[in-house]
Amino acid sequence: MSEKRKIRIGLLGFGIVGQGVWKNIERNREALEYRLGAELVISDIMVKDLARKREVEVSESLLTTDAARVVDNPEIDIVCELMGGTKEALDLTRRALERGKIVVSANKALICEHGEELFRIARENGAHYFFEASVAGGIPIIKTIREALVANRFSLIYGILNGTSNYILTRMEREGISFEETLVDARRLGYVEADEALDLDGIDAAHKTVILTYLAHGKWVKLEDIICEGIRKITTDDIEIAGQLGFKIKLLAVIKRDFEANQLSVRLHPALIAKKEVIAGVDGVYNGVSVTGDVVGTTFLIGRGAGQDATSSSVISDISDAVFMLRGAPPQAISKEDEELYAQLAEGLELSKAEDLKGCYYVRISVRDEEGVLAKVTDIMAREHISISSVNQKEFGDGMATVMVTTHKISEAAMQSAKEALAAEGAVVGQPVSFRIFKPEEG
Ligand SMILES: NC(=O)c1ccc[n+]([C@@H]2O[C@H](COP(=O)([O-])OP(=O)(O)OC[C@H]3O[C@@H](n4cnc5c(N)ncnc54)[C@H](O)[C@@H]3O)[C@@H](O)[C@H]2O)c1
Ligand SMILES: N[C@@H](CCO)C(=O)O
Ligand code: NA
Repeated sequence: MSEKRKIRIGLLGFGIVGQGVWKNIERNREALEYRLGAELVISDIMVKDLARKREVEVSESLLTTDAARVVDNPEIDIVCELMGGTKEALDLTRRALERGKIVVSANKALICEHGEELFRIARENGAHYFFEASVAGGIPIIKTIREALVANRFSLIYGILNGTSNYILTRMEREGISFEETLVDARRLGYVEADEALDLDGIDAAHKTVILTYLAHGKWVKLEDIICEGIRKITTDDIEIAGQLGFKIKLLAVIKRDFEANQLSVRLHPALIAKKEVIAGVDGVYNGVSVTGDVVGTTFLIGRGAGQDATSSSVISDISDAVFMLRGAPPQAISKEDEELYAQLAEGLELSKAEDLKGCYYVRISVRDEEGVLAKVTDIMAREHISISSVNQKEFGDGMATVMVTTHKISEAAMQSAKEALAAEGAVVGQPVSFRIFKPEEG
């Protein structure tokens, strides 16, 4: 690799998210550094306990219990505040911003309560504060509102912003198991805040709602001024009855702006939502946000709202924005040299051939409605080693029928040969038509 600018990063806190940031920068270091045109060095990490055993092991020399080594260190360009809480995190964020550093944070509680002050300190000191991981984990909702949808005024934003409560509600609904039982698993998976009331009483989602409200409407609302109700009162019976009535129960954030009346409604509470709505299908630890803008219409974003990897994906995205800022180059301005280096990553990467594709198919065959025709169709398929998943037949009363077959996973070549053989069969009229069945988990 050529000489790249070295960007030094300090971490405050090395828990679930902090270690995720380390792990995922290492995982994709090569691609990331080509994309950014810079070398990323996590040089100093503030922890509480130096001797603690961690999932990610790093050289002892990087660890410190002294915050000054991160926030006051003139060699550190980017400070990631991943310690949580609103006291020490506030002091350290202030201090880093006052020193003109770029601070990246996942701390929604801190931003909700002190965002106004922290943004001001950043402005006054030529510093920057990035916080994509603070709302909806891995979903780029902050970037979407601030950048991608900048042309819009937002009449309605609603969504599921707390992964833990959505995970709990989903398991209660699907398995009929209790709130307490699912909470145990949510803890094990690292979704739950150290202070569980944040997740269970809706406070965490309300923090995120306040942040989105500011980004969309430029107004900091106070937590105590909005409706904030959590999921503790929801029972499996409520979920079952709602289901019978055609609803799901979700913990929903709603930010509604009436531009004519100049009114803003901000709230966070459980809501029954018709099952046909997209948001009703956002289950498990996933979050979903619907953003309606007066120019673009409605855009829906769905993704993982909590967990180590999804959250660190957003932290690394902010680190990357910070790097572009430090380099004075927008992301689109990749140098010729970087472009060439990036292309090297694709060396040996082959485009797979269409005939090598494997998948499931739906086939429609027009046939003469005569004895044994179905057997002929299935025989031809068997000869091509096509395993059939379902067969349906529709008769038209004019001596014609349509046979509709779905298959298990087969090769594209087998499908082509079967279609040729079917077309040549006397009882088949015209050319059979096939469509591929797409299963996201199989690609
Ligand atoms: N885990 C998630 O899914 C997730 C998702 C989005 C945002 N967040 C936010 O990210 C932040 C970190 O969350 P986490 O899940 O990694 O929590 P965590 O408890 O696993 O990690 C925080 C770490 O910071 C350390 N820490 C706290 N105070 C410290 C101090 N004074 N000195 C040194 N170390 C200190 C703790 O010892 C701990 O190891 C929080 O603000 C959280 O709300 C978490
Ligand atoms: N506890 C939070 C973490 C992500 O902010 C949640 O469940 O959504
Ligand atoms: Na996000």
